[in-house]
Amino acid sequence: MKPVNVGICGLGTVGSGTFNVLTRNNKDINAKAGREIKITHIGARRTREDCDLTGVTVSNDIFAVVNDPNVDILVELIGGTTVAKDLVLQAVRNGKHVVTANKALIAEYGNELFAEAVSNNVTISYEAAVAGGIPIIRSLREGLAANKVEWLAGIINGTGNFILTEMRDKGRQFDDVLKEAQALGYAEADPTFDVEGIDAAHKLVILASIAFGMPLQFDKVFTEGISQIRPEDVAYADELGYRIKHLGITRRLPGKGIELRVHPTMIPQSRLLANVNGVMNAVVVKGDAVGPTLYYGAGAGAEPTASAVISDIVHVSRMVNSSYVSEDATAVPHLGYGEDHLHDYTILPIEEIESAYYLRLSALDQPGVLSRVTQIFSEAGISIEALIQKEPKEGQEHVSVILLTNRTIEKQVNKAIEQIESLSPIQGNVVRIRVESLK
Ligand SMILES: NC(=O)c1ccc[n+]([C@@H]2O[C@H](COP(=O)([O-])OP(=O)(O)OC[C@H]3O[C@@H](n4cnc5c(N)ncnc54)[C@H](O)[C@@H]3O)[C@@H](O)[C@H]2O)c1
Ligand SMILES: N[C@@H](CCO)C(=O)O
Ligand code: NA
Repeated sequence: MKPVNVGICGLGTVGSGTFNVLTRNNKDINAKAGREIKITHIGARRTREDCDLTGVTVSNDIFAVVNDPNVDILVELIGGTTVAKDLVLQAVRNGKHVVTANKALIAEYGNELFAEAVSNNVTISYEAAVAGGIPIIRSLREGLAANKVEWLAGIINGTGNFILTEMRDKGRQFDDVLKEAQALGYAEADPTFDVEGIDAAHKLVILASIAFGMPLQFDKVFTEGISQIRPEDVAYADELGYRIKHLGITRRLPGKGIELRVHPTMIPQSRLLANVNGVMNAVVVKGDAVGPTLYYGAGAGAEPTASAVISDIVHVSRMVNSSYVSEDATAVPHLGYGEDHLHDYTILPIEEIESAYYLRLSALDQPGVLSRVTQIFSEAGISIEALIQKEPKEGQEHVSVILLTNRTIEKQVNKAIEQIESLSPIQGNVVRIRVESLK
């Protein structure tokens, strides 16, 4: 049987990892794919000492790979959304299947790219785009096909989780840990994508589209990063039995719409997600039939990501080879639902989401302030679960007051916060962190 010829564009962290794992485990991988998988052509600006490219054609121009008639599967690992988009479109139009790790490309241009792939009877596979090595796309799309997904929540950025973990456990500085994440190959080319939540938003929108069967709508994701998290809130969360994690959350509120949000979140320490540390990622998916399920593994790094890239290469190799799928490369729809069955749900603006809240305010240590604050909440119909007033720090006349509210609509909390901030004994802005029980 003819081998499947693979062309790889981009020989950075993921490209080199993919080359090395495919080479190292080639015999087993071929046995699983049912045919020989050969890397025949690589597009790269420079070669690498850690990759033995003997016998492989290497081109400086990545378009030489996409226009190589002998390449069956084009693996896009250059990143970005400009050249990468042109490359993928060209591949699809040339009748090549595509494997990519590029979540920005899928989140922002997936609708267009998938449509083009379907009309060319090729497939675009993107398991590595979400949660690195965790097979979450395949689990959601195939393993959970029986379910109506109610919600999912996950730690889906390895760099961010690595930074939060190192800061909390070792008291390290933000910038210092970020530099280490970059050196380890975890961070995006522009690391603000990691720390400001954009990368997590790219991944969340992909997961949500598969979970609920809707077109990709990246511009509708509410996004807050980790750069504003303060050490005192990390410590207070601990005291209260919670941990702050940067989560992507999507939930269907029947009759209302879909929540789509990325932000620091306080979750009970007893939850498994609260104990996912370092570069590890984890996603909890709650299906109506199966109940809650949890997927855990390395969210970034050369070989964990290569694991997902190669699983896609094997998937495509089997599919094009299989007589019983009659060579229909689009048999598994890109977003799990048939292209004609995607639904335009309303994506709820952040003011309409439901959550509990941790609020920290700085108040003058004088009688009557707390009762004015609690009155504002009771008038807004928000019940308070816990209220703690900290001892004033030496030489300071303001004290920290911590409140935990019950679940409520965000706009109600916004109103209460606005009124609290306008009280004269309150100094500065109220710090707000959303709280989820993940039940
Ligand atoms: N690093 C990870 O852990 C990880 C995990 C999952 C997904 N991803 C995604 O994988 C993709 C690649 O990430 P990476 O970490 O390997 O990045 P990287 O910067 O290490 O590698 C990208 C490589 O592509 C090359 N490149 C870029 N444009 C090129 C062009 N026009 N011609 C030739 N070469 C070009 C660069 O020189 C570089 O060697 C990105 O989309 C990223 O979001 C990365
Ligand atoms: N920069 C990303 C790579 C994996 O997608 C992360 O840290 O999660
Ligand atoms: Na994955």
